Amino acid sequence: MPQFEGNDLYIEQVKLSDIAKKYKTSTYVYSKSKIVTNFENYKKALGSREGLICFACKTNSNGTILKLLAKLGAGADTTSGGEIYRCLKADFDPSKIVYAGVGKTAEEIEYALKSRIFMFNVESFEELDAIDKIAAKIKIKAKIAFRINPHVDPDTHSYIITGKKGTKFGIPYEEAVKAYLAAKQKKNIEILGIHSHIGSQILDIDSFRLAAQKIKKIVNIVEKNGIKLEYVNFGGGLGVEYKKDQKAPSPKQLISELFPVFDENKKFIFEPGRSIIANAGHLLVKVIYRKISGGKSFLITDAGMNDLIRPTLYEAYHEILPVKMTNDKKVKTDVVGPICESGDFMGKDRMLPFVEQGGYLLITCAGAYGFAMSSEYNSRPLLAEVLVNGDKTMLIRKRAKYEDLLLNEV
Ligand SMILES: Cc1ncc(COP(=O)(O)O)c(C=O)c1O
Ligand SMILES: N[C@@H](CCCC[NH3+])C(=O)O
Repeated sequence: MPQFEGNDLYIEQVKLSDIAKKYKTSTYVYSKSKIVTNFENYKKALGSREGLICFACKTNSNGTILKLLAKLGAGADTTSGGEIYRCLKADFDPSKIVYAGVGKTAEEIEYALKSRIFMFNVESFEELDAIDKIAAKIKIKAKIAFRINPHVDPDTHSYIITGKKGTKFGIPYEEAVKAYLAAKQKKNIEILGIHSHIGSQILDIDSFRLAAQKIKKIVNIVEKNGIKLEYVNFGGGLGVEYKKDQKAPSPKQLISELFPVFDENKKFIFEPGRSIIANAGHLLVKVIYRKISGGKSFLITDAGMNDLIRPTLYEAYHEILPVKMTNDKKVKTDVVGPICESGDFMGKDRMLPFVEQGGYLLITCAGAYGFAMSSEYNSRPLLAEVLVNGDKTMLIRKRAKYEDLLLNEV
């Protein structure tokens, strides 16, 4: 996490106010050492068990960050042809790429097969048929796991629950065995394992344990039918501490809870996203105006909901820190963006010093689903991204220009 030294807020050994001056704002800023530590924690938790840690690149697909993780030995969890493309460009070994998603198109399936990815996490009977047909056409056998929806209901925002009955994800628990028996009949399909991803920002281990127990029952029945499941993939979902009073389980706690459910010879795959990159990245913004309106104080910043949509979309909480601490009295303030929508806020009713105009704030823990979900809404060019490594900084994405807004128009 960023920390204060004296009155200045730092990431690693670099003052955030210096980053703001050098790269302008708003800018996403990442700590390299935090990314490495977060990933290494998963590797350590896996220990000597055979398996893969596949970074869910939907959380953050910056090429430099992907390359860093690929170099550390990560695999990739992808959800579109575009993500597979990015991962290949970032030097991920294709044999460590897994591919989930309810709506894989024929073009994407063919691209994935030709790229020789590790396996598809198949989400429906219809998708199984499509993959089998395309695999036959191009004469490349498709390796698969089924994504099973185990019907558990973790305590998280309803928009990001994926393993509950009635959501669009995976094959319902009750139909799992039927799916494996169907796949066994397909000539162009090789069954490798079983997958489940129950949702995101989950802080209770119990939901994962419950899902694992249900998956284990399916594994038993499927294997009794002569189908060997070499890999068990638990997806991602481990939450992070956005608020001081939240307590996130460590990868070690999560993984050591799941290991005993399965035989020792099972290979594991995990697909963490948020728990690797969220607290390694932050959004550095400038206060354009401070104003009092209708008896309320507002800090209006140069970042809007187009740059970080999580507060708008999920009423997500991100702690906001001043980049320079002052002795000014703290006041209850809304931190908002410049977009023409009332839902354009970064934080409401925050106790903050009433930072001067031109001063900077840090919206913390924004490395996951931050830049990745940004858009050009209100014709606002996409932001710059900077990686901090010790006392050095490196631009890893240029700030887009007005001309870029028109790039693909004809
Ligand atoms: C299939 C799959 N795997 C992994 C993830 C990563 O989840 P998280 O960022 O919560 O770790 C997601 C996103 O929720 C997903 O859909
Ligand atoms: N975008 C969500 C998480 C979605 C998880 C993807 N399956 C968030 O910011 O919290």
